[in-house]
Amino acid sequence: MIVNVSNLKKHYKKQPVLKGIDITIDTPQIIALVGPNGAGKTTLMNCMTNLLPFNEGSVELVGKKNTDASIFYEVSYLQDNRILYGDLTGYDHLKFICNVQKIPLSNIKKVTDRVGMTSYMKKRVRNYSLGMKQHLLLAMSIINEPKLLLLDEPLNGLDPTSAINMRNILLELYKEGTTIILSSHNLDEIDRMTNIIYFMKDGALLKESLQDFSANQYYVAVDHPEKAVVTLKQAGVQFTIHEGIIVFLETEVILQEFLDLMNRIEITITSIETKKIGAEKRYQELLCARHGL
Ligand SMILES: Nc1ncnc2c1ncn2[C@@H]1O[C@H](COP(=O)(O)OP(=O)(O)OP(=O)(O)O)[C@@H](O)[C@H]1O
Repeated sequence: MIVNVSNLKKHYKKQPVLKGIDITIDTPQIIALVGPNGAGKTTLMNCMTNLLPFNEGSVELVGKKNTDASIFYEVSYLQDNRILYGDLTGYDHLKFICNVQKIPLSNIKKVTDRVGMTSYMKKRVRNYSLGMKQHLLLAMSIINEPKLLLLDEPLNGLDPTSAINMRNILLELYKEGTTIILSSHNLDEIDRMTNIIYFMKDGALLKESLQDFSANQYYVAVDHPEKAVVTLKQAGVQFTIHEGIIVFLETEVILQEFLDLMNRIEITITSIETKKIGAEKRYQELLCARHGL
């Protein structure tokens, strides 16, 4: 068992923030936690890692209670950069973790090379940019090669190259057997990393596998849409029209069949675009439309 969160409840004074969260993970996965500001994502991660006490429920990570400090040999949590010490260098932070966790100091160079921060690891953190701090936080959270990695907004402040680098590192870790739970507001980046998404709203979780939503959607422009519409209706194809463009799912009719149908009535296709229903669309359906946001 990698994660077992059962009926986790947390409230601040009278405000309920987590309303009975259940999470079970048995095999390595990448899970994205998304939701509006204030939904409870950071609170959930803080409770899971025992940085915050909770009111009800239980949490086990890597087969142990989360109150057992030895979990941190196998669990890492990338928090925001307020945990860093401005007077210390990046190297100092990494050396401290190595000393506490009995990790060989030779791992420092390996991890800073991997993250791309070797050139400034001897600088004081107070002189780091936001992205440099994020690199250091990542290095600190992967130096112990964790079995479970929680990351709270890891892409915060990263330029596009660093974001791609971070994504590649996380995908490599996942392939090596690490389970990753990350919160992010960057839905495009999430789509590139995983299709297992936990949508969070008002302290409750809605678990979705976007595999069910991974069908291609075609947007086809034709020279005579009215004529095409008649033929598609006769053929019993489900479709919609958006600003003169015919939209249909590949599960409804495969593209070649559609092209054959159009060819038969001498319709010319002027453009074809393909889109997948990704995290952003699902986010809008679940968290915007339904709640009138
Ligand atoms: N120390 C605290 N005392 C009282 N209320 C708090 C405290 N920390 C968080 N909250 C409240 O708990 C709720 C959840 O906050 P949390 O930071 O977990 O949300 P989040 O989903 O991580 O938001 P964001 O996407 O903005 O980071 C919010 O309503 C917030 O105001």
